[in-house]
Amino acid sequence: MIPELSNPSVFMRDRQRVEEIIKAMQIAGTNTIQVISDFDHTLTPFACNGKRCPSCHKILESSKLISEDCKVQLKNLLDTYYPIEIDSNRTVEEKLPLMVECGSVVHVGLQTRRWTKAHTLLLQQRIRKDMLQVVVKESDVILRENYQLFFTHLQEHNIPLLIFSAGIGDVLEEVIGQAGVFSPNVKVFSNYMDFDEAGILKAFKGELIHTYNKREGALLNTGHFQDIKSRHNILLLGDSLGDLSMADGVHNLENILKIGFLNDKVEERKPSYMQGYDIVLVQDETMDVPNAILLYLTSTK
Ligand SMILES: Nc1ccn([C@@H]2O[C@H](COP(=O)(O)O)[C@@H](O)[C@H]2O)c(=O)n1
Repeated sequence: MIPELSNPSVFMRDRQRVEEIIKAMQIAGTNTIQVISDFDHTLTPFACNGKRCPSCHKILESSKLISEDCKVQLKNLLDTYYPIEIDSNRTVEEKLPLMVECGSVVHVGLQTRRWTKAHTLLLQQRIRKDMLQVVVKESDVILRENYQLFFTHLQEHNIPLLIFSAGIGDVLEEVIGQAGVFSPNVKVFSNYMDFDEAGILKAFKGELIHTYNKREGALLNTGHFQDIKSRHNILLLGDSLGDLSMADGVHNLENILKIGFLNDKVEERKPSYMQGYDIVLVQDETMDVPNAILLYLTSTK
């Protein structure tokens, strides 16, 4: 049906079920489909140039806008919390209070550790809005191989793409803008920076989004929901177990196909990924499988 499903990087709990979902979505038609995707290490690869591809946070944190002392503190945070984020021996409930600690002063509380601490440190750095463009340009960030087909195909078929990210929205928008793929069908739901009149970072806006609280239901009162309320077939792309809930709350869901990139600690995490995702892509740095599925969904055969 789709030759790429036989690629060596592809693992499926139930191939027949996957094919049934894809067929049902193709029959329902392009105008019933929406795509919900995570960003860091999902639309970007895990590795680039032999190094870890930087996340939105990392782009900022390793830039010239951050003092050396602050970089050390941010690295300590990453070294403490990343192993917890990907630990397959802890439940999401166990991770929740710890993960939020990694972020912002406006989100303080037991729930706000990993994000809270990192955002608090960033707020002390007097980051200038007009420097974000330069920082992204000077970073190592790239999008996943063959990303162009993914974005242009969605645009050509007017399929909404919601990028749901626990990263930093301003940085993310700059990355996809510089790659030339921030088209009107793309909406970003993420943590956005708030700048003062002088263009200096003063806070992070709204409710904190972290790895384990992503739910499209959270968007019910946003403009985005109006655009997608008739789209009951979902292609979901993620790289963490937290991404599995990104479509929770979507009304009248008909079909959902969940594709997970398993990038790191493969052997210990594979069983839980196979359980949660319909398709698991192991150390696959390309968009080839999502692209092949998209081409099939928008075909009329
Ligand atoms: N201080 C932080 C907080 C988070 N991260 C990484 O960001 C990623 C979350 O963004 P998604 O687009 O994947 O939702 C996740 O990989 C965290 O590890 C960070 O680097 N620093």
